[in-house]
Amino acid sequence: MNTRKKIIAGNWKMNKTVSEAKAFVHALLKELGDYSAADIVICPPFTALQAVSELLDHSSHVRLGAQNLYPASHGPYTGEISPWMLREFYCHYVIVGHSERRIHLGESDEFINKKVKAALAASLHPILCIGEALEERQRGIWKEKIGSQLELDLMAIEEKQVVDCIIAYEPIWAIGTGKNATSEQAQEVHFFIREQLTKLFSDQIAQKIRIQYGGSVTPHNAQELLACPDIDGLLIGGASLDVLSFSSIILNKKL
Ligand SMILES: O=C(CO)COP(=O)(O)O
Repeated sequence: MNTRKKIIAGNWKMNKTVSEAKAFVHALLKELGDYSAADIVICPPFTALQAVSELLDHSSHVRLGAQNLYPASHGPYTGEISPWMLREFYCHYVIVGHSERRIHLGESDEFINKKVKAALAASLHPILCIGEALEERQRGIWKEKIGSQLELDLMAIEEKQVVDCIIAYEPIWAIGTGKNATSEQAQEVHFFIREQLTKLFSDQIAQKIRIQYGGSVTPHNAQELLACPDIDGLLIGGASLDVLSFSSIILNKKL
């Protein structure tokens, strides 16, 4: 039995207006009551961070996360948001390296490494997303892909800092497809990720880092995934947009 506290995060992606976000948070806090068995994180779009932050009142069990940052403190980067701007809203977490940004916006491992470092320097916990494409799984090269992402995205980060990272294994073929990785497939990859973290850092560090699974998580498959020894939490897209489905995953309640 490990001592890693589970962490369940909702990535809202480009969904919810400010008023929708407020209604969601009101209802979620009511559903969760004083629940504290796992760390809960919600990652709204930038436009709703302030409103959600005020409702969470930074004493709540539910923490705030952002979906992205730019790796500089300020400057001529039109349309970008710095780590310090996120800190102002009491963000604790920030998603980095999501496959949607790698694919649609061409983010490289080198750039993602800068973002991980910038987040850590601002005392934000990066949720670093990694994962293979369908074609890479079919060709049997998922270990090469994930191994290389881990090595490049965590390059030159010190042991004492890397423990503040959360790794999210999100197979690209499972995101938004309704076809989740089975608990056996996910556990196999999570075990591999922990082995790689041992090689890159140390066993002691690897045992501390939490590894989430993401990709078509629903109230029906969440508990089986969470029961795996190396799955320390979930990063949930679609099913985090609805209070009942998100809270039933957290509270392990039947819908
Ligand atoms: O990309 C994801 C979370 O970051 C997963 O999205 P879905 O849960 O909608 O498949």
